[in-house]
Amino acid sequence: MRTAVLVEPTEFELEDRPRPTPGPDDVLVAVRDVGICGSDVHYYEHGRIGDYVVEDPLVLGHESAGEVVAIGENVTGLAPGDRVALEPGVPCRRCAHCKRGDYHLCEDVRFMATPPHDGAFTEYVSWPADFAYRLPDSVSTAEGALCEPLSVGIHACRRGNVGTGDTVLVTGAGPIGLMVLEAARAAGATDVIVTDVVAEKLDFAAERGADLTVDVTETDLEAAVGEYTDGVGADVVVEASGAEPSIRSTIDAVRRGGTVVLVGLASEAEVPFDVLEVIDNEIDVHGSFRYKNTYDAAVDLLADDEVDVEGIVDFESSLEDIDDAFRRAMEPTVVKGMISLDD
Ligand SMILES: NC(=O)c1ccc[n+]([C@@H]2O[C@H](COP(=O)([O-])OP(=O)(O)OC[C@H]3O[C@@H](n4cnc5c(N)ncnc54)[C@H](O)[C@@H]3O)[C@@H](O)[C@H]2O)c1
Ligand SMILES: C[C@@H](O)[C@H](N)C(=O)O
Repeated sequence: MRTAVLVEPTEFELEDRPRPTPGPDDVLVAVRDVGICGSDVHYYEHGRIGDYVVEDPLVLGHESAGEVVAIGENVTGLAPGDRVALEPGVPCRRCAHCKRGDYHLCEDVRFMATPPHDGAFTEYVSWPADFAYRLPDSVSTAEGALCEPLSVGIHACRRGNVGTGDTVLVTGAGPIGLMVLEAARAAGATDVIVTDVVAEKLDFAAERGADLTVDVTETDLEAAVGEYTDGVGADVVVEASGAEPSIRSTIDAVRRGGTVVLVGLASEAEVPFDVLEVIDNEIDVHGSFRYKNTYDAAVDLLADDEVDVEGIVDFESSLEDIDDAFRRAMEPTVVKGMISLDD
């Protein structure tokens, strides 16, 4: 089967690899669509993300969906011909975190495209059937693949307890920020403010329904949010840029008693944070790491047309042109590239 393998930073090779055989609890999936995530691009460019280092050739891609072509002997509920979205992180199911239900915090998780685990830029993936979610006819495999970043958005909104009538500030209008925008709306937020430093990204967020956009290179965020909320501040701030100034600004833009959810990964682990403001204003600060139990919700939201994910896709490409696709994905105004495989 054709497989795009990252052999060196900035160098893919298209290899012919043997098709996997599904285990008793697995489904074999013919991959149809795989999104290019910022983390894929980071591994492509730098060969590492923090402590995760690409030491051996690696298959990238963890936003994937396709068609079931074979099932293991224990699998019920899925059959060849079903189209599925694949949740990319499979936990150990036995550790303390898994047992208390926080399977996304499992330290032995096998997460696609995180070294040393291969991802989905390939023709076939064998995957545990309970991490494969059937797509109704109305949901495309491209949408199925984008259940992954949508899941990051849903989990962040759950962490922030976003509710009906809330004003949510989303900092960063990349794919994650835009998925937070979708998830916040679906959770009942009536006002969503989006920031960025790139005008095109803000225009796009406005087209996608942001009520207010703020270019933080030109406008003071605290003042803009204050004006919009009659001096109260946002109920929930979801930080989705990873930029240090943006992380620090969350505390100034949230209302007293509000919630800050940190999703964006700062390039430095330590970011100065005004803890006296956090205490004095009783601000809840939550980390948000990947997601748990979001795929069913993501598929339902798509089936009910409650969210739009395909609209963030700028271009589609093929496994053969993956180098070119990654170079395009690095352009600052591009939001999302997809690799599509023929059926
Ligand atoms: N916690 C998690 O589970 C999780 C999951 C996926 C991604 N992430 C992280 O979330 C962040 C966003 O992911 P993405 O794929 O959308 O990244 P991205 O780089 O495509 O988007 C980030 C956006 O932030 C904007 N930005 C830069 N500086 C800013 C500033 N000072 N204020 C406001 N916006 C600013 C950029 O212009 C860009 O549009 C990244 O840090 C990524 O690593 C975290
Ligand atoms: C969650 C996923 O989208 C992210 N890129 C990660 O590897 O953690």
